[in-house]
Parts: sequence; structure tokens; C-alpha cells
Amino acid sequence: MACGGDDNKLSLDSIRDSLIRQEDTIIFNIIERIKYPTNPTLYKQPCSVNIPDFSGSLFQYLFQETEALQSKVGRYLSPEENPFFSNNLPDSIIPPTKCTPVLHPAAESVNVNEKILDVYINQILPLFCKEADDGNFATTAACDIHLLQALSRRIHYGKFVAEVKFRDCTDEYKPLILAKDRDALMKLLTFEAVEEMVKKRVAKKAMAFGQEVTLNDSTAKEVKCKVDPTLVSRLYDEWVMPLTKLVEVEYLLRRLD
Ligand SMILES: O=C(O)C(=O)C[C@]1(C(=O)O)C=C[C@@H](O)C=C1
Repeated sequence: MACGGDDNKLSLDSIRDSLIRQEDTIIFNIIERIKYPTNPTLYKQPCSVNIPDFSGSLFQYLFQETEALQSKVGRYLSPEENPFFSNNLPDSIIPPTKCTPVLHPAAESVNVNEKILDVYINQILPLFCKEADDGNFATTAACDIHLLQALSRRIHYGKFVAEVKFRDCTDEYKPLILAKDRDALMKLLTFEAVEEMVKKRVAKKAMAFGQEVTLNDSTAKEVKCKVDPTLVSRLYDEWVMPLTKLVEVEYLLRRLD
């Protein structure tokens, strides 16, 4: 989706297909993360070890350093990727690919990662994980980073959704953007029936992906699921879809700049 060129390729259906595929990544990453407890020590500020010139948590340190390395090899040249720590990110040593951008240039200024990080640490982790410290900090942080990047990519895909909706129904969106009417924009871009399907599908996927696979059916015990499907549905209902819609509104408000 990073490159345009052929406008006909950009459709709400193709973007929704990508959102559906991203559900798989998010659910597998949740299953990986919840092998570990919350590990609150990881997120404590300042961290208990002395890191020169750094006053944040151990998790922030690991995440910031990971993003810096990924930035050097071009991760944030892609409009699908949005950094969590954008200050002082090193330039890419890889040249950008030449393509027609799909999004309006103002898309770059839409970034809700601070909110994502806050709800992730304070609400999502306590919901999914056992409250304890097991000392597996580096591995836990690696799982967090994968999951947070997958959530961020999905939520910021709202920019592409909004672009397509704007192109498809410019006459309806334009007056609301000019009036800066957030509530009306939110109403216009919301499809409740689609949201219901998303919630049901992610619960079903959680059930399927979280199943124990055994070779001998006759000895198989009661079906045990690695992740509670109702929690995955709640994750989408309370955070993923509302934040995607927030990104859509923020993008649309800048669409005529
Ligand atoms: O599919 C859309 O139209 C979207 O805007 C995406 C999405 C979602 O986050 O899944 C968000 C808002 C809509 O109400 C339905 C679904």
C-alpha cells in the first residue's frame, strides 16, 4: 500500500483484506507475549540498572534502540510504519524507493503511538497477563515490541482507510472537514456492521490459533485455548478499532491542507 501509481488498485475491500491479514499477526503476537507475566519491573521509570545518559525504563531503552537500528535500514521510510520514539531517529542508509505516494503529505504528522503505548502498558497487559515478575525482561520486551509494532501498523492503517473513503465520497467528507466537525466525520466513517464482524472474526481466530494440537484425538482432553477469545474481541472493541477511527479522523482533518 506504500506506493500508488495505479489509483484503481486502492479500494476499501483491498484495505480491509490487509486489516484482516494483520489480525493474524496481532493474535499470534499476543499468544507469544502472554507466555510471560506482566513483568512490571521492565516498565519502571527510571530503571534499576544504570544506563548512561538515559532516564527512562528498561523497556523504553530496548524499544528506542530497536527503532534506531530499524530506522537505519529504512523501516520508517514506509508510510505504513510509524515510530514510537521519533526524536533523534537516525537517517536511513538505504535510499527510499521511487513511487507515487498514496497518502496526503500531512499523514506524517498523524501518530497516536503515545496513546497506544499508554493503554498497552496500563490496560492491555494487565488484562491478558498474570500480574508478576519472572525476570525474563529481554525476551518479554522483544515480544512487546513485535506486538506493539503490529498494533501500531494496524491502527495507523486508518490513514489508508480514510484516504480511500475520502476519494470515494469526497462530496460528503469535504464540508465536514472544512467545518472541522469531528463528530460528524466519526459518524460518517463508522460502519457498525463491519465492526461487529471484526469482533466475531478475531474471537474465532483466537480460538483456532490458540488450540493445542495433538496427534492422538482419542486422548485429547477438553479444548484448551492459549488466549481467551473474548479478551481478543475486547481488545479490538475497546482499543484497536476506536484508535483506528481516531487516526481516520485526524488524517481527514488534515486532508485538505
Ligand atoms: O473498515 C472500515 O471501514 C474501517 O474504517 C475500519 C474499522 C476497523 O477499525 O476495523 C473502523 C471503523 C469502521 O466502523 C469499521 C471498521
